[in-house]
Amino acid sequence: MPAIRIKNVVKIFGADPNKALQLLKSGQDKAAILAATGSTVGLDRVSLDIEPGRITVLMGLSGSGKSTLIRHLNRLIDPTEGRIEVDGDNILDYDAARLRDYRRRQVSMVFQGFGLLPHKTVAENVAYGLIVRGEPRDVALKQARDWIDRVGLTGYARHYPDTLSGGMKQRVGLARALAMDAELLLMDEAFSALDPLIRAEMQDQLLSLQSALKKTIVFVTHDLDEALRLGERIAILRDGRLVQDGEARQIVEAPADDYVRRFVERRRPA
Ligand SMILES: Nc1ncnc2c1ncn2[C@@H]1O[C@H](COP(=O)(O)OP(=O)(O)OP(=O)(O)O)[C@@H](O)[C@H]1O
Repeated sequence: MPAIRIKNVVKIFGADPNKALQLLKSGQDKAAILAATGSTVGLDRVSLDIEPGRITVLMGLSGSGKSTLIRHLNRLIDPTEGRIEVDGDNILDYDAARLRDYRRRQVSMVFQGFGLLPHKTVAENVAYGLIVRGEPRDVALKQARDWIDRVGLTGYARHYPDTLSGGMKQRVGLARALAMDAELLLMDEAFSALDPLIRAEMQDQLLSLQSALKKTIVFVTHDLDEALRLGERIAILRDGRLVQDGEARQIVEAPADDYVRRFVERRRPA
């Protein structure tokens, strides 16, 4: 069974999604629907199975729907139509209490902008979610220190975020997400703000942690090199549509259309 099954998900942004939905189903494209209704098609009938224990990368140009799709997986965004199943459960059926529990225990997210609390130390930031979840403070802080070591920040537990570099801040973000011990880890352009060298280090760090942790990771990037380095499976979006989904090798050797081919041709030489 896939860890996540995304079925025919449509997301329309705008005041009158029904009109836009109708036009979408009659075959109109995103630009025509925007012109006719003022609504934006964020996702157009996306179906995708995400396998457990692997890194799946969502890739595409700016505006292609990557963030919209990943945000459906923890219900920061709800679809206009479609289903999202996690371990066989339709998460769209969850009431507020079940959704809170899902977000505290089953899924965690690493953001591009780090999202650290400036007045808390590194250890307090990493422990924060555990404490909110009800773990005793001393237990949470001990777990936080273990994760701080595992992401390569030994010695920084008592530092404040503004004394850290961008790469170190993102290590804290990663430690905070991993400390929650959720099966599903969502990473939205998590390394995109970092310098190339630091970014490569973070990619290595993630791969090395993942070889032990075997979590289900969904990683959003607009960079094909990053996608190929991290992704065991790569799903490519264009204008809200899934245009190709396959292993890295398939994407490079057999791009599904010109859009994907342009990504492949623009790759930096290794
Ligand atoms: N809250 C919103 N209201 C209206 N339109 C939105 C909203 N969020 C996203 N969109 C639109 O949905 C489409 C997909 O946006 P999304 O942010 O998912 O793309 P993306 O691939 O993540 O791009 P980027 O790499 O720039 O973040 C875009 O056309 C965008 O303008």
